[in-house]
Amino acid sequence: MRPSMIRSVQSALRRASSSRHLLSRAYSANACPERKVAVLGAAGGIGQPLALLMKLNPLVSHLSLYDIAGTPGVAADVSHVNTRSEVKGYMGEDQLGAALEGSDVVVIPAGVPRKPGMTRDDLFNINAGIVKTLCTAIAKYCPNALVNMISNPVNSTVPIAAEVFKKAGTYDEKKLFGVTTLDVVRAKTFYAGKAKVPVSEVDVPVVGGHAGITILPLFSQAKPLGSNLSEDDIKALTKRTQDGGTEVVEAKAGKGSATLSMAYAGSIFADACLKGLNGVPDVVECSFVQSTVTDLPFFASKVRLGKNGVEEILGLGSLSDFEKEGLEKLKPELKASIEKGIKFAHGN
Ligand SMILES: NC(=O)C1=CN([C@@H]2O[C@H](COP(=O)(O)OP(=O)(O)OC[C@H]3O[C@@H](n4cnc5c(N)ncnc54)[C@H](O)[C@@H]3O)[C@@H](O)[C@H]2O)C=CC1
Ligand SMILES: O=C([O-])CC(=O)C(=O)O
Repeated sequence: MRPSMIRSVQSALRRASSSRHLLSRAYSANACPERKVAVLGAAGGIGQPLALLMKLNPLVSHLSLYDIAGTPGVAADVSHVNTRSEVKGYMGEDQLGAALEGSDVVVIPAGVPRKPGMTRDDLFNINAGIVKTLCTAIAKYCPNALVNMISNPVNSTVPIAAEVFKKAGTYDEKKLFGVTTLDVVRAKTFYAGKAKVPVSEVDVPVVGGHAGITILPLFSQAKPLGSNLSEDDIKALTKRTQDGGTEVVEAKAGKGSATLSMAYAGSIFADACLKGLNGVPDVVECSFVQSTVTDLPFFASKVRLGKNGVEEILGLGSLSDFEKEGLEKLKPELKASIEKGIKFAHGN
């Protein structure tokens, strides 16, 4: 290697090590408030990689891992990672209260996943009961926590959670979120590939709900502009985003649904919630929340996160004719899924 090349490699290494130092100082335990994050369903396909990603998050001081089975092993494993948070595992319903107590954010990936040929709604019968039990405990042990609902069908489990909290007298619509971040992650990835733009720079809002046609990516608002996309390109990107979950379910051929990409998406959303709680300005993510953006009581759109959860629900912006049509088409299905959740919560 020539001396000039050696010098430039040495200076690059010096820069990297000093920025690592700055990063660790910026995120040192002293600089960040204590924050407890609980993951319910932590031993599952999503739960395990999500537990790892939350362990890597310097905003977390206490990581609580709950499941009905398998959490001691997951907690022991993750706890050896040399990052800020203290990890504790909890197993079985008699430990649920301790798992939840003092939580700032509760992430729920508990419940059964799809197999090929199933819709998310086919999971309702099992997952509705699981979500109801967990939310009843949240109302009792950490009523002020921000709840990130991952369990499907999200279009129904979020309304179930809202009704459980209302019944317990703890409902705060600013603190309940259906996690739709994976739809955004997919829309960004697929758009970047087609428009030939750097994926790290892409922004695409995804609105509506989290199942099939209720997932409505707004590619007319995608940034940055890249290669000119035809109407057919946009239709194909929309369909692929709507069917992204099914694409994974089929590829896994009976071994579950998206877990790794979902853990990534769940960690992005939980991180946004923590930043909002910590007062970081202008934290915006799409989420399925109680909303007046349309005539439906719950709807996913861009949401600004703050110290109390939802700070502002942003409107839809201007839509293309194709997106306007998609919006009208999704409403009856989304309405029925919301009503199904509310009815379940009242009847059980
Ligand atoms: N919102 C989204 O974008 C996505 C949602 N999902 C949903 O997430 C859920 C979990 O998926 P996977 O992790 O793949 O399933 P999995 O079966 O691998 O893991 C689920 C975990 O939940 C646990 N569990 C069951 N009942 C419980 C209870 N009462 N309390 C606590 N834990 C309980 C199980 O023991 C298991 O460890 C599914 O409903 C799936 O459809 C999956 C991907 C994306
Ligand atoms: O498709 C599923 O069943 C899991 C899910 O919600 C997704 O991957 O978007």
